[in-house]
Amino acid sequence: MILPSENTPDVPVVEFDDVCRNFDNHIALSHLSFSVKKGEILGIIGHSGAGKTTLLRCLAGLEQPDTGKVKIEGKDIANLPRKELLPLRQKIGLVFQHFNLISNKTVLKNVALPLKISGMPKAKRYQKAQELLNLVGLPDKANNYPAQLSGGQKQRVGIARALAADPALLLCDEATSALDPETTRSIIELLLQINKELKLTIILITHEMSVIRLLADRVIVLQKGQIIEEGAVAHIFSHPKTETTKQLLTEEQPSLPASITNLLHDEPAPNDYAILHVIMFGNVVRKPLIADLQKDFSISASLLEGSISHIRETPIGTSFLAVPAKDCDKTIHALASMGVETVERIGYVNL
Ligand SMILES: Nc1ncnc2c1ncn2[C@@H]1O[C@H](COP(=O)(O)OP(=O)(O)OP(=O)(O)O)[C@@H](O)[C@H]1O
Repeated sequence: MILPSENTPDVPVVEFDDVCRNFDNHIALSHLSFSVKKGEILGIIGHSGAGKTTLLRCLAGLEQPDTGKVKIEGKDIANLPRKELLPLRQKIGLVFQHFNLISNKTVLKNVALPLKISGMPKAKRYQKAQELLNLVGLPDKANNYPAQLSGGQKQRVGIARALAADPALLLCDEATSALDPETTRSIIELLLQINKELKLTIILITHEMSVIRLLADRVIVLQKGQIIEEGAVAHIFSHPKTETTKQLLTEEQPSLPASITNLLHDEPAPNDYAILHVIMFGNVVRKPLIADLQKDFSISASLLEGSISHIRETPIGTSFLAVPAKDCDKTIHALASMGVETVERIGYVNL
């Protein structure tokens, strides 16, 4: 049987307490503190060299912090006797970008391998491995070899293997980066299903912001081994504060064409238009806002740029509107009365 993880809900599954790790002159992690609750899905993002891999390696016990504590279910992994360290390591399932399956072993044996290492008898471990293959949607691939599977199927096997020892925590290191968008989507759905069914805590590192958007509850932005932004994905992605987060999100969010941004100025001239950056969440995204502005407030607004994305099931609309400068304040109030979350005037332009 596959068991949901069973730690006490009050103790964080993961806790970093003032962790530092240097390599020669490079700071990889600098006074890093955060915690992850049971059942939470945390995304970690940051530019290359920000410390993401070092963070994961410290968590997986593959790297020791120079100072500070890394706790799994309340236990500091650096100071445990070997006898207690092994069972604690088994509480962490690892999912890799390139699957890391053993090519000359069948799918069933790959999944059963962690159970073999932990000493489970053969019949029992094969039964459990088959249950895991059923869970990840590959009930009939037990006797295939990795080379006979597609990338998405290989990653499903990788996930089944990571779940074999009933982990409390799944660490996903760029788990979807080698997959096409459709397969990525199906792996995201599988991870969400596992998170729900097994109440499994998941930490994922990825450079794909779309994966964070669809999968994570919370996100941490790392820079030079420190947290520079942290919060609910919906909040951080719609109100990024730091340049780093804005850069990481650039490809995700619509922006004004340079032909307009180059003309923006701070004070309105006669016949200018105000440019408004409008962010909305939930059902308001589907309202005919431009038509309503005209009908109910006699404001003529033009859409310059816009897109709708989703954070989990919640739609988020981001757009840039141009309205006559004299109607700017009136438009901001009108949009607020329609339930629009954020309206920011970013300047004036003579269109
Ligand atoms: N084994 C090591 N020896 C020397 N320096 C290292 C080592 N591992 C990491 N570093 C340095 O520590 C810093 C953080 O590296 P890390 O690999 O954790 O970043 P990252 O965010 O995972 O980057 P990437 O996205 O490129 O994988 C970098 O400056 C890196 O050069």
